[in-house]
Amino acid sequence: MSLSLENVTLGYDGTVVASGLDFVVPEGEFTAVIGPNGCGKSTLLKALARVLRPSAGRVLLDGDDLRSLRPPAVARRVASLPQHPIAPESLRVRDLVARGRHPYHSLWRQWLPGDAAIVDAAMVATGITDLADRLLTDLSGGQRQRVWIAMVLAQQTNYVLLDEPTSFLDLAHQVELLHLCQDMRADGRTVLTVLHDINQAARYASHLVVLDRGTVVASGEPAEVLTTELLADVFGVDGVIGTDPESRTPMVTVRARVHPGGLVRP
Ligand SMILES: Nc1ncnc2c1ncn2[C@@H]1O[C@H](COP(=O)(O)OP(=O)(O)OP(=O)(O)O)[C@@H](O)[C@H]1O
Repeated sequence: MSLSLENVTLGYDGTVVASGLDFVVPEGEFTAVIGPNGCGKSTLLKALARVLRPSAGRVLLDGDDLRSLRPPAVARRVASLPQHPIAPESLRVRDLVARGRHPYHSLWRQWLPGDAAIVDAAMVATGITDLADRLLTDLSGGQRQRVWIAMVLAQQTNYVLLDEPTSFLDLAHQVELLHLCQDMRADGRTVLTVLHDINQAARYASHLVVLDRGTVVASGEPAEVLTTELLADVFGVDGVIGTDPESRTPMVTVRARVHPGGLVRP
């Protein structure tokens, strides 16, 4: 199994965000994509999810150009949750989670044996069983986010792409979501998420990819990737890298913002 970008140019209305980009999604890992605002993290995920068409180059899924595959064939292998998913009006929670099963249906077979159990399990895993009959529009931001994640789980794909999945979630649900990503990896799935919290990324993800101005500038295990130079060059901060006392993973403390003219206290 493989999902990759080959010499890809990505952008919007003639504005190039990334060009000549080669990238292979690290197979079997829980990868966190990190980088400053506007560096192209969401754009990268959109290309991998077949949402954004590259203006040059190819996105390859198991060797096939993503554009040559029908959307349900892609959706059986790649599930993605955008940064701002749009919920259809007057849809109930269980119905949205059940949409995760749509790629497996055809005109003749709309609901398969086993679908109900998969949908139930996804709702249990995300703690939304008691919300099943609620209207999506009546939920809080964090509750809604968990419903979308349940839909992605119900899709049962090898690749799971999540754009800032912890936004809107309180601390307990953030940790739960990050454990869920680790569990998906333990189940043999490949998870790629955009995360803004570097310490959460370093603690929970097995692999980090650092993006800067549309280019992958570092990739590897958190302890290899996170350096004081990287914090200064990519994130514009003067940081100290210590060790998380609990997980023994790298822990970043920011001392000041770095400006071209020198340090500025936060
Ligand atoms: N739909 C769009 N139309 C035009 N430009 C866009 C669109 N989406 C993103 N961009 C631009 O593309 C660049 C990369 O955006 P992208 O959303 O990929 O960044 P990001 O790294 O995910 O940022 P953030 O951390 O702020 O979410 C930015 O300059 C942004 O303004």
